[in-house]
Amino acid sequence: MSLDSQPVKIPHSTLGPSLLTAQLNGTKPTINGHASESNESSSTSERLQVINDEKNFTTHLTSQIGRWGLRDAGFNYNIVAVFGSQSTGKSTLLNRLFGTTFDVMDETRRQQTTKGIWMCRGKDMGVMVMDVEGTDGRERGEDQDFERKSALFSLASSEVLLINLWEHQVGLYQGANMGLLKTVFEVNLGLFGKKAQDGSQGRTLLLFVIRDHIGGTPLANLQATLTADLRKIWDSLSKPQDLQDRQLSDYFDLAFTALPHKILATDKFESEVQELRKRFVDKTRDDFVFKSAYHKRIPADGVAFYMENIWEQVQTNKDLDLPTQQELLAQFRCDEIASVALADFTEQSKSQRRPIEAGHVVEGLGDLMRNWRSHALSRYDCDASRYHQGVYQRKRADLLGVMDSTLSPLFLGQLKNLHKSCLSAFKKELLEGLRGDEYSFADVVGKARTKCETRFADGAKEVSVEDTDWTWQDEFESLREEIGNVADQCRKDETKKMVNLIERNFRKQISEPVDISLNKATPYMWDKVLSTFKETLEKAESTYLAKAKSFNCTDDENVTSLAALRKRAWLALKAKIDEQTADTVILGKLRTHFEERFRYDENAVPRVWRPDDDIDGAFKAAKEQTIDLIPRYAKITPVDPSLEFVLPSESSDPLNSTDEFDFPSTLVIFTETKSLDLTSRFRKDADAYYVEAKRSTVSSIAQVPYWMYGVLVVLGWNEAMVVLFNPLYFTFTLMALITSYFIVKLGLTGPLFQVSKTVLAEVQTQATNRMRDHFSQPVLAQPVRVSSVRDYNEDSDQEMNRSRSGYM
Ligand SMILES: Nc1nc2c(ncn2[C@@H]2O[C@H](COP(=O)(O)OP(=O)(O)OP(=O)(O)O)[C@@H](O)[C@H]2O)c(=O)[nH]1
Repeated sequence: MSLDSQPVKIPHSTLGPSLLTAQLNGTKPTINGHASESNESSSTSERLQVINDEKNFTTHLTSQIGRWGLRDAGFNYNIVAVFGSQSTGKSTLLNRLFGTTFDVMDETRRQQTTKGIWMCRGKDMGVMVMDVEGTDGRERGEDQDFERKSALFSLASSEVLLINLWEHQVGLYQGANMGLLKTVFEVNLGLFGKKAQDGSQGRTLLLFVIRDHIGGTPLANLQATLTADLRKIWDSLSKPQDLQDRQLSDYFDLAFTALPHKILATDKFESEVQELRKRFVDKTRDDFVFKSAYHKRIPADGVAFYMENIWEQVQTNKDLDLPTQQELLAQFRCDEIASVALADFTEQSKSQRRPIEAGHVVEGLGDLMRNWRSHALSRYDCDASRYHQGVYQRKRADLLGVMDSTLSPLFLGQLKNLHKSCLSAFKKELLEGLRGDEYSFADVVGKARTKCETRFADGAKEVSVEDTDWTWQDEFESLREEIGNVADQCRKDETKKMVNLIERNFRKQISEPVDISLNKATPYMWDKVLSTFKETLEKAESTYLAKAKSFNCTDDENVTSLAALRKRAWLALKAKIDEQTADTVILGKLRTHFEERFRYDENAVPRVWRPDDDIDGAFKAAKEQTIDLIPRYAKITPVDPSLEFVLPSESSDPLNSTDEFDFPSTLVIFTETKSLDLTSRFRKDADAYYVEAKRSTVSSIAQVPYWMYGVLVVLGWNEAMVVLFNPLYFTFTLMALITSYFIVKLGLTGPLFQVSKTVLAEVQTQATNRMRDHFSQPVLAQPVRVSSVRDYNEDSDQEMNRSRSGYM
C-alpha cells in the first residue's frame, strides 16, 4: 500500500478543500470528533504516515512539519512514540493525551488499524507524536523485522517511549512486550551505548502505561514486577565487551502509570488521562516527562531529513551511527541554510557591482557590505547554530569565505575608484592652489596631500570589513607614490616656470646696460658687460634659491636648476651681444665711430672741409681707429681676469633641451674671416664718406659771383614785366600773394615750413644715397680726383692679404 492511497475513515462529503489537499499529500485530517475549527487548526491536526506498511518513508514530512508550524521551533519541540501490542488502545490513548487524530480500531472488527508509523502534532503543544504499528500483529506474523526497525527509528528520534500494555499482561513475557523491550534495549545499546557515558542524548524515558487497571493490584506492585522483569531482560542481554558493566538506568529512566478501564469506567478513564496529559504539558511538575536530557538535539527544521536518513540506514541494515547521522544532517541543513542566506546576500551585492565597475565610489559601501554580511550570517546562525557544532562552524567559515570572495571585488573596486578619485582631486586642488603668484608650493602640496591621503584612508577604512584579511595599505602606498610623482612633476614644471620667469627678468635687466656698454667700444667694454652680467646673475640666483625653498627642492635639484639658470643667463647675454653685433648693427656702430672722428672735430662740431684741410690724414686716422675696434668686439675678453666667466662645456640645460653646448665657442663674437669681411665692408662705407668730404670742398669753392645777380636783374627785367602786365600771370601772382598773406595771418607758416622741410630732407637723403651709389664705382675710374682713396684701398688689401697668409 502506498502512502497516498491510505484509506481515510471519514466520508468525502465532509471534507473541505484543505482536507482534500491534505489527503493528496498523504496526510489525514481530523477524525473522531476532533474536527478543527479553522484552517489553521485543521492543518495542525493533520496526521501523516511517515513510514507506510511497505516500509517507505514519506516525502512530505518537511512540508507537514511546516504546516504544523513547528519548522522554526528549533529545539523547542518534543517527540514521543508509543509502543505496544496491536489493538491495545494505543491510538486511543494518544488521541486523548495529545488531541491527535490517529485512526482508532472499529470496535466491531478486531483487526490492525495502525500500519507503519504515523505522526501527528499534539493539539496546542509543540509535540510530534508517533503512533507505531502494534507488535504481535497477526498481519505480520513472525516477521519481527519491522518491529526492530521501528524500535530503532523511534529510539533514535523520540525522547519518550510510551509502552502500552494491559494490566493482565504484566508478568507475561510476550504479552508485556518483553520481547519488544529486549529489542529496544539491544538497539539502544547499539545506538547510544558509548554516548550515554556522559548522560546526554542517549537517555530515553520509558513510560509504561498500564491499561484497564482495575485496582486489585496496586500500581506499585505492578511497577515492581515490571522493573524486575526489565532488569532480567537487561541482564540477559549479550552486551558488547566494553559495556558489560552498564546498567539499565544508565540509559533509561522508567516511569509507570495506570489508567482505568475505558469502557467500564469511562469518566475515571477520561479524568486520569487528563491528569496524565498534565505530565506532558506542565513544565513545572516534577514528573514532567519531556526533560531536556531526553532531547535528541535535532533542530525541528532538520527532523524530516534526519528521520529519513535514519530510516534509510535502518532499512538497508547498515550500522546506525547517530553521530555520523547528525553530522550528515548538519551538513545538509547547514548547506541549505547557507544557500538561502547566500541567495539574498548575492542579490544585494549585485546591486552595487555595476556602479563599482563603472568606476564610481559608492558612498557607505562598507556599511552596506557589513549589513549584507551580518544579515546573512545572523540568518545562518539563527538556523544552523543548533546543528552539529563542528559542521556548523565549518560551514559558517565556508559561507564567510564565499561572501568575502563575493565582496572582495567590490572592496578592491572601491579602493581602485577611491584611488583614482583621490588622485584626480589632488591634481585639481594642486592646480587651483598654484594659480596666481602668491603661494607657497610646499604648503599647497602639503595641504592637498594631507586631504587626499585622509580621504583615501577614511574611505578605505569605511569599506574594510572586519574579520577579513583585506588590506588597503598596498593601495594606499601606491596612491602615495603617485601623489609623490604628481607633486614632483608639478614641482619640476613650477621650477621650470620659475627659471623661465627669472630668465625673462634677467634678459630685461641686462638689455640696457649691455646696449650702453657695447655702444661705447672702450677697452673696458667687456669688463662692464661681464660685471653687469655677474651682478644680475647673482640676483637671479638668489631669487631662485629663495623660491626654491618653498618648493622643497632637493639640493641636487637646486644644483641642476642653478646650472641651467647660469647657462640660460649666459645664452641670453650671448643673444643680446649677438643682436648688438649683427652685421648691420656693428657696421652702424663702426660708421658712427668713424663719423664721430672724421666728420666732427675734437669739440664735436661738424667739420666743413676746406681745400687746405688734411682730409687724407683725418680720414686715415679715423679709419684706423675704427678698424681697431673690430678685434675688440670679436671676442669676449675682459681686461680684468677676475671678471672672466666660465661655464662647464658639457652642461646642458636639464630643464630644456639636451643640446650640445660648447662654452669657449660662445666667447667668440666674430671669427677671423668675419672680422676681415666687416673690415672690408666698413672700408667701403668709409670711402664713401671720404668722397663726400672731398666733394663738399669742391662745391664750397663753386660759389656764384655777386655781379651775376645784376646780370640776372637786367636780363630778367622783361620777363618780370611780362608777369606783372599779363593778366593771367598777374592773377596767379596775386593769388599766390593772397594765399601767402592768409597763411601768415592764420599762423600756418610754421607747419608749412615743417612739412616742406621734412619733404626736402627726405628728397635730400634720397638724392645723397643715389649720389653715393653713383659715385662709389666711378670714383675708381677717375685717378686724378681719388688717388688718395686708391692708396688707402691698396693699404687695406695688403693688410687683408697679410692676415690671410697668417691664417694659412
Ligand atoms: N478495554 C479497553 N479497550 C480499549 C481501551 N482503549 C481503547 N480500547 C478499544 O480497543 C480497541 C483498539 O483501539 P485502538 O486505539 O485502535 O488500538 P491500537 O493499539 O491503536 O490498535 P492498532 O493500532 O491496530 O495496534 C478499540 O476498539 C478501542 O475502543 C481501553 O482502555 N480499554
